[in-house]
Amino acid sequence: MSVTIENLTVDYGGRRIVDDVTMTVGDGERVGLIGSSGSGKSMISRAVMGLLPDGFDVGGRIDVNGTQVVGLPDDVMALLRGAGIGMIFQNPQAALNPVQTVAGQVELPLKLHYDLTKKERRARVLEMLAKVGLPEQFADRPVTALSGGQQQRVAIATALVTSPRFIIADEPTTALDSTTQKQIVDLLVSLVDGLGASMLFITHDFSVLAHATTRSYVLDDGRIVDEGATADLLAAPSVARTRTLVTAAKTLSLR
Ligand SMILES: Nc1ncnc2c1ncn2[C@@H]1O[C@H](COP(=O)(O)OP(=O)(O)OP(=O)(O)O)[C@@H](O)[C@H]1O
Repeated sequence: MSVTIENLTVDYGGRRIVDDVTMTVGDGERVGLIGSSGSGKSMISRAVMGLLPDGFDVGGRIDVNGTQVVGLPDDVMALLRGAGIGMIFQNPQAALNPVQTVAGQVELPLKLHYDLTKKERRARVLEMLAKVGLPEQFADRPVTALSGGQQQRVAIATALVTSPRFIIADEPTTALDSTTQKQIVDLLVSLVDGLGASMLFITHDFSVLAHATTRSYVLDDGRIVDEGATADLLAAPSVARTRTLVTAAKTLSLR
């Protein structure tokens, strides 16, 4: 699925938070959006998903596989998300329902969007759990009994169980230690490629981006200030903001 964002603006309380952003994610492509805290990354992802709260004004165009989503009514947008977009967020605890079991959580999107029997759903859930590296004995445990990395695996399984064509991962590894970060990024990349889906991967950390994406956009104070192959941006950053982010990533990985 391809996503094209043209001249996107997001305004709140008279302040421009996203300023004339144009970017594309091609069919089957993994694209990064990197910027420091507060640069507007989450606002862009929320605009694409139609999840900006009341009071935020969105301008410009966002084309999701041929559908213009800016201004779509909430119920139509909810159907579009359910049918084709998977979302993974920074904090798995916030995305997971604490009273659910692992299988109950992963099953939710199937209950909402598919007409399957209980047995069929259970089979799909166990298959998906195996793909994220959680064997069957995890299925009936409460999600709260899992580690942060295991919870993010459950969140990934929940986002991908409907085989979405486009995945937005918003800082999916920020809350995890560096070894777990790499495992989760590698898992996400192999699952996204396995589905033939495209992904927008949002982060403030270039070292993560290099594993997750082939092409990236750099955001600073709501504007795109640089773009290119992720490896090139990392190896020879020519724009000041990109250099700052690259230096921060190298300092972190030396620790
Ligand atoms: N609910 C809100 N109401 C008003 N302003 C907001 C709200 N949420 C975010 N902002 C502002 O919008 C700007 C962009 O925020 P956003 O969350 O998109 O940044 P970000 O790049 O995702 O940062 P982070 O990496 O810390 O998540 C910030 O200046 C922030 O203060």
